[in-house]
Amino acid sequence: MAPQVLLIKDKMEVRIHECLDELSTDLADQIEELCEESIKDHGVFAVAISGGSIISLMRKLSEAPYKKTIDWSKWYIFWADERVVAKNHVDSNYKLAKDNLLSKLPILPSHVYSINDSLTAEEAASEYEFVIRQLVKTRVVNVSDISDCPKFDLILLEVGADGHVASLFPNHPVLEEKNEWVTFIANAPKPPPERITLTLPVINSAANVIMAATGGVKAEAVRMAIDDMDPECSVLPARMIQPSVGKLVWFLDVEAASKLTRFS
Ligand SMILES: O=C1O[C@H](COP(=O)(O)O)[C@@H](O)[C@H](O)[C@H]1O
Repeated sequence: MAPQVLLIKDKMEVRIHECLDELSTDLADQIEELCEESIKDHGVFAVAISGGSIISLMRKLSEAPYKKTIDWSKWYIFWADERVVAKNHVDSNYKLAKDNLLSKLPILPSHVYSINDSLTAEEAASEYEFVIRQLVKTRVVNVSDISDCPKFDLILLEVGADGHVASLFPNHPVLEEKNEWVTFIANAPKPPPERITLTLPVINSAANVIMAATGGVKAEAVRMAIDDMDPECSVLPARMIQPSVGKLVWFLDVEAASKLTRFS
């Protein structure tokens, strides 16, 4: 069944699905389309992924027809955030993506830029920013047209029930970070406490951002991010994701969309 599609302003689209399997197919179609556009435009597809259930929503990419039709050799993988744990730890976003998605895709291992797990949070954040800066210099990662930020071709985010995205948590000073591309926090309200994250200016400089949320537990965060005019909602991290030039598409199931007034 076709999704219900809401268009909010020119740069934001909300796609609501009754069935998770159809949501996953729609998400894979959208990613394939963005990948083709990026490769046609500048020869590569630089994607930052997150942890959480978005990895399982991306599962169709490892199935037919996508596994054969997508040009995986042009993909470069980054993380929007990582938890400061070993790469084989159950809380590692790298492990989640590797076990459930990347190990099933023919992406070149040298194109996978995971965050160093043998350093302190501060060191790993600064090393990751250095790596991204080198890739901006060689144009593997584009540069924003309006700032000096990197312009990832796509950043995929999963919204938490509290409205956090990546490791940008509500009311956390990390939301104020304007200069760094990558930063670290030591006191995340959701365990594990130490995390590394792309900052808001970098996420909002992406050419495309996809935000996903499924399940009734996320309905209130989704309402506050998309619908609510209450000024307090303007500081919700999920609502602060507003690409300056790029496009934002939400993928929701009916439960997560259930509190949106525009959704009947
Ligand atoms: O801690 C994190 O949470 C979010 C959302 O995850 P979920 O468990 O509520 O689905 C995730 O996107 C983020 O990358 C992660 O580190």
